Amino acid sequence: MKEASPGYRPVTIFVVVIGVIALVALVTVAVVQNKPLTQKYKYGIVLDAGSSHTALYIYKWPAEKDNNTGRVTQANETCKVKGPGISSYASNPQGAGESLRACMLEAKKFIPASRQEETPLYLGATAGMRLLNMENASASDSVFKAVEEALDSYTFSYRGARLLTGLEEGAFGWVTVNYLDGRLTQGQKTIGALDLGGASTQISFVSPNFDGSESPNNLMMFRLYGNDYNLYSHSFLCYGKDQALRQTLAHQTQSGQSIVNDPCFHSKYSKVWEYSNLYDTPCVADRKPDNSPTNFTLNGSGNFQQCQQLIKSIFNFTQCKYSRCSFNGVFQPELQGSFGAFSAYYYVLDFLNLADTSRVSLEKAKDKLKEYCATPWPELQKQHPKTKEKYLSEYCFSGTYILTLLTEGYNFTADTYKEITVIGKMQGSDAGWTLGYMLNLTNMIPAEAPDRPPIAYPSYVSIMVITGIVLGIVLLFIVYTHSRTQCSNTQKIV
Ligand SMILES: Nc1ccn([C@@H]2O[C@H](COP(=O)(O)OP(=O)(O)O)[C@@H](O)[C@H]2O)c(=O)n1
Ligand SMILES: [Ca+2]
Repeated sequence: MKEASPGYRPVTIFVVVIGVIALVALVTVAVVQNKPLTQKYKYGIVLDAGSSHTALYIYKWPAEKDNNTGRVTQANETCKVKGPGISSYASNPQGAGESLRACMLEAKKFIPASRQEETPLYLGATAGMRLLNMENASASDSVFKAVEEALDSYTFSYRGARLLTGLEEGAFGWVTVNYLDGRLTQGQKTIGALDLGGASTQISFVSPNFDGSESPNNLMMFRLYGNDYNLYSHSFLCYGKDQALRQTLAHQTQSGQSIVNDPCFHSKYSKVWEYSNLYDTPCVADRKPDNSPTNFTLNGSGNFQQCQQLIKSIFNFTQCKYSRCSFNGVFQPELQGSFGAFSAYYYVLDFLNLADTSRVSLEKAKDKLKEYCATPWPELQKQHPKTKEKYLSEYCFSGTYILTLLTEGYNFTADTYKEITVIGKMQGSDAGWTLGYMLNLTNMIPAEAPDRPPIAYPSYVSIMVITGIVLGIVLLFIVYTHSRTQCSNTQKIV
């Protein structure tokens, strides 16, 4: 007797073949889609020409997704230009251009050669150049010219060097922190931005009561990802920490004395200042006393409370033509929401271990600072042998200035102080105006929310995989039931 081989009907074979092809296709598509492609990036460079120094930032974003949301990040360790800010090169403009060389070469090494020509390069100057421009416009023009020539000589796509207005500086800092924190795409509540530089300081926040009608100069309007923002922003020129220090020194040398006992410096600290040097800035130039000696000696007395009193004297609270003011007659709406504080807020508060405002309350910060300021200078030097003397000697002043500016100047209270987060980096990018500036100039934040694909990518992959598995099970089931039928048929025949 001959055993019957199990014969499949052509229809079954067809179904199985089609099924297998579909399955292979599905799995292939899912795998290929899922495979991380060797990511291609585009780059952008911004030079922050601040009053104290210049820093170069490289940003990168996936090449295909210029307009995607929140995808631009800082690519390099910030390159710090050696030497002072470009505004210090008034008598040697060429030197300003040359000073940028080392960082520009680093950028050339960092960015793939094939991307360099399309990489936009910007330089933005802030308060140091604002002051130089006020003092000597032709000198600031020469510095800009020298810097432009230098930057234009590299392979990058040079897009200009310019002076930012205080409003822009404040507003782009606000864009940066909110972009990095992912608050812009869905129209979430934004956070305010506090930026402290050497020559100016900025405060920016959205307040529901502010539409600019009371003070149009403080209004920056943005439409980002389909949401409108009326941003309040103000930049106080001469209230960065270095110029604020000069203001306190000017206040103490009005009678042309040769010795100053300064409560913002540590006891046993002493430094000789030249009058001509101290008063060589538009922030205090018109207050230079007549008949002053060449020098004065600053002797520290290390007293936080007296230092705070001294700092208060550089704020003017007497006149305000608006419904409310911060200081110097500047309009400021009621503080709203949380704030991110960066640049020198971070450097100073981090050094003093006061940066974690959720743990260190305003009262605690004052107590700690009181103790810190009262530490004699030789002791402090022993504790911090590696910290540069200039920085170390000024932390008592800077810390006191920050607390005074926030509370007396901007009207933060013990409660609202807790709402301030001190930020160095956010998602790996430095907080500052540069990222917001580049995003704006390259149109990388669309006014309208970008169209989203009907299915988000991860859901798409999951659907493909699940469908594949179900299809496979169905196929197996068909094959199984079919072979059983065949088998029982065969038995019947037998
Ligand atoms: N590690 C650092 C770096 C800068 N700084 C200070 O941070 C400030 C930066 O100001 P900036 O150069 O951006 O000046 P602006 O043009 O923003 O006013 C300066 O007062 C520097 O001395 C600091 O305290 N610690
Ligand atoms: Ca700055």
